[in-house]
Amino acid sequence: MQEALAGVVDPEIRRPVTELGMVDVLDVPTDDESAVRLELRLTITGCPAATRIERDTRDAIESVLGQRPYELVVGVMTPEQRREFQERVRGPGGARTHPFGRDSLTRVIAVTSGKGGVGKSTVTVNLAVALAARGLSVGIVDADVHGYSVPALMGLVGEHASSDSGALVPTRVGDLILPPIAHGVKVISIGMFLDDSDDGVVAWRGPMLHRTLEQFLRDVHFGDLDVLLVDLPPGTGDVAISLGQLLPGAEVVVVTTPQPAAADVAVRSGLVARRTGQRVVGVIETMSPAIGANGESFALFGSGGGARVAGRLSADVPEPVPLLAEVPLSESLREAGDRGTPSVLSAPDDPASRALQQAAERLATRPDPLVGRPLGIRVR
Ligand SMILES: Nc1ncnc2c1ncn2[C@@H]1O[C@H](COP(=O)(O)OP(=O)(O)OP(=O)(O)O)[C@@H](O)[C@H]1O
Repeated sequence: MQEALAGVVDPEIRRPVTELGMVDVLDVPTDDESAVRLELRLTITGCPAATRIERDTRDAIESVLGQRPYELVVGVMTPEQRREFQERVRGPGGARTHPFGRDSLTRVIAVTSGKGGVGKSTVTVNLAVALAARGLSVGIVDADVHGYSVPALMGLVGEHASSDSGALVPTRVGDLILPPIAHGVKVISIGMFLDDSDDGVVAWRGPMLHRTLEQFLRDVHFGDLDVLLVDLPPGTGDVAISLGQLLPGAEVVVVTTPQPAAADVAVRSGLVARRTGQRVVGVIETMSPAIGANGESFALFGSGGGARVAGRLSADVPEPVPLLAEVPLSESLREAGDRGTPSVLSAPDDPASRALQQAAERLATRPDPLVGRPLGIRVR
């Protein structure tokens, strides 16, 4: 029975329920007529994960017992059991610092832009699902306080949503936050934490943003990630400094449109990131010229901004900053975002999707970022 139950995996934590102390066999009577009694302890009831865990547990039990009767008592953990659960998830002592410091094996890639509305979040989610589709374990922190669009772009809104922003609310066990998973990517967003008292136009000041980012990194259980993408608010202010302090090993991807006004601010955001100790690893131009059905070119925002940003960020550094991709204007990309199904998955042959795939591929296969860094030891 234990073996069958060990096959039941908590979909949010991705570990067997047996390891998480969620299930017990209470009584196996010796006569075959009497019911076997088991107990399933959930962190909370009523969430989609709870329904799935109960169904999978019943399937596992029935696969062993066949027609023999059983009774599964489904309940909620006591405070003491929740504490033990937290300990099991976090590891002994329950780490209280975030796991993405300099020695971490997770690549942290911050996505930044100078101006708002240039397509930074669209780039972030498509990179994330493209990297996840390559078999990597990927998470997103949406730290874009005013433009938290990641939940919608990943389809984490609607049916089960209960935050005021319409975004799905993550499961919490004490101060442990379990990020919802969409398209194989673990996602946490400021938009998931807004309630009645926040009308979505909170005046986020530097220290508040710093604390929120710190809390996300510390309390959200991402598990072992290969890549963590951080969707930053546009601009070159406090958040770049916070990021430098909290994630000193972060790599930075700068997103710009071809327009000179956007490109100039994008250069500044790259320079600020560099000044705070991060490494700019590439530029992605989006809303680039597109080719119409009759071969005509639409260059709504001009052309060449991405190459200009990459060129200027390459001056005075030993390693040139590459232009990773030019993502053309695409109605399909925009519609996929509106539907919550990132374009690299839902329309992989669209030229914009292909460009984003190319950017993900170049990021994933660039020279080993771990060379020269101390290896942290991680217990799996
Ligand atoms: N290449 C593109 N072609 C067509 N539409 C695009 C493209 N890139 C982004 N968009 C659209 O532009 C709008 C803004 O994109 P997005 O939200 O990704 O920008 P952002 O820079 O993250 O904005 P914010 O500053 O608000 O966070 C969205 O409606 C998105 O679908």
